[in-house]
Amino acid sequence: QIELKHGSHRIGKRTDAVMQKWRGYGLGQFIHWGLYAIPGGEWNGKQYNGAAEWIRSWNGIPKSTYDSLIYKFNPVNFNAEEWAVTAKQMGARYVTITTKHHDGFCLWPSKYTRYTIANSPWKKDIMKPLVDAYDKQGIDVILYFSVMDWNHPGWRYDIKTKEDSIAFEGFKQFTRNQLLELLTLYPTAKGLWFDGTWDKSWIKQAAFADELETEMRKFRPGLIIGSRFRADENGKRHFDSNGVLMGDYEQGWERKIPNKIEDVHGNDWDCVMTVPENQWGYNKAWKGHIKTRNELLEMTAKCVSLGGNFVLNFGPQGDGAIRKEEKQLAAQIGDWMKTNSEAIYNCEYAGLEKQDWGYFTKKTGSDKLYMIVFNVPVSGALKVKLPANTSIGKSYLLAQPAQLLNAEEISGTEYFIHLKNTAAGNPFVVVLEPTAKKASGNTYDKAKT
Ligand SMILES: COc1ccc([C@H]2[C@H](O)[C@H](O)[C@H](C)N2C)cc1
Repeated sequence: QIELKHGSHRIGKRTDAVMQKWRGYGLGQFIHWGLYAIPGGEWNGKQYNGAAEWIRSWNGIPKSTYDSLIYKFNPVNFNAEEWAVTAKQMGARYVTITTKHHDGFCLWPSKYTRYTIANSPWKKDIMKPLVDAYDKQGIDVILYFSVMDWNHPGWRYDIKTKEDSIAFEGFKQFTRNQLLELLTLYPTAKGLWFDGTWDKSWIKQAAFADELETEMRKFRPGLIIGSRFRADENGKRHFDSNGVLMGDYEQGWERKIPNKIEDVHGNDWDCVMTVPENQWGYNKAWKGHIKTRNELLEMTAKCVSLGGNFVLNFGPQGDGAIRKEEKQLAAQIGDWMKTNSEAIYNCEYAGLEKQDWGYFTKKTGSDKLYMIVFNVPVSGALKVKLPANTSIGKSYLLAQPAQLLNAEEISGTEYFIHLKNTAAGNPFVVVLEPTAKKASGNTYDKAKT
């Protein structure tokens, strides 16, 4: 146990109601929107190979030319209501929205820089209509904030000289001012999703960042802050020098999903995922492998089965409209969620042995189990291993609760759930209502191995 002043300040999951609600969200939406959506990964007919929201870092565009995109930002097709309704139809329970990405362009009229929406042709606050529209749909809002800010003169990748440290002191105050400004302007926001905190300059600010996190939590009780905001005094990020999670949930699952429960170390976590391989901001070229509805549903089920949330990214176009491919996916996912969201919302890790047919989830606060089936075995029999002294009371398809399924006991705690028709073109959910096992002699002796 290493003595730490700026390590984690809590062991284990938060138990308050705000975090319990977060834990049960299951499915979320990420929105990446800003100046980068105007070029959309392309400049003068040449395609940028990186992620579209990183195009400013490409030597294919002079930095000042990128920065002057502010004078072109006029999203005439922006409609906050439409975005929020799209998310509602998808079944998202929360949304994480970029207030400021690495380029430093603020989607709110910040008092602390001129590089904001107020000095664009659009002029009006973008964040307020979005927060209000999502609140109206009952979708909780988390504010994405990039600490790294390529536009601010005080930003440094590392602190090497006296000049660096003077400049960075100003940058730290600017960052604090903007964060308190965001919490003041958008009081219904449930949390902050930090990014751009991997550079040495910020990692060296363990004390400052720790105090700022404490100040923000005091300013907004219940505020949810992930593991990516700050490093401890030894430069350890996400997990402090004693291996304890920093912040309220693990933010390391970016475009990747844990495979087994041990990988999440008993913490809350969410996985943020792009539809293409690695594009967060709008990219004109909808290229490479585009994840299908079934792939995204399986990712959602897998995350919830391991106690996390799945957050799917949307990159609206420069004109403010959501691209048709993303609208289609939202509708397709929502269509499935309409029938099956009971197996996703307010569910958690079931603690059962993983089977090949798919994923178990368990309703929080109940014994009800859900089998989210993606791979129907040729036998049509779905294996289930229950804990000792438990048997299957009732089993049925969530979509047809009146039709009970035959749960054949194979041995003490093993069952086969026999499906009637195995033609599954869609993932589906089997509900198991377990009961305490009647004390009956087990017909098979335990092998004496
Ligand atoms: C250095 O590699 C990075 C750094 C930051 C990112 C950013 C993306 O732009 C997006 O905002 C994602 C959530 N974030 C990690 C992606 C790759």
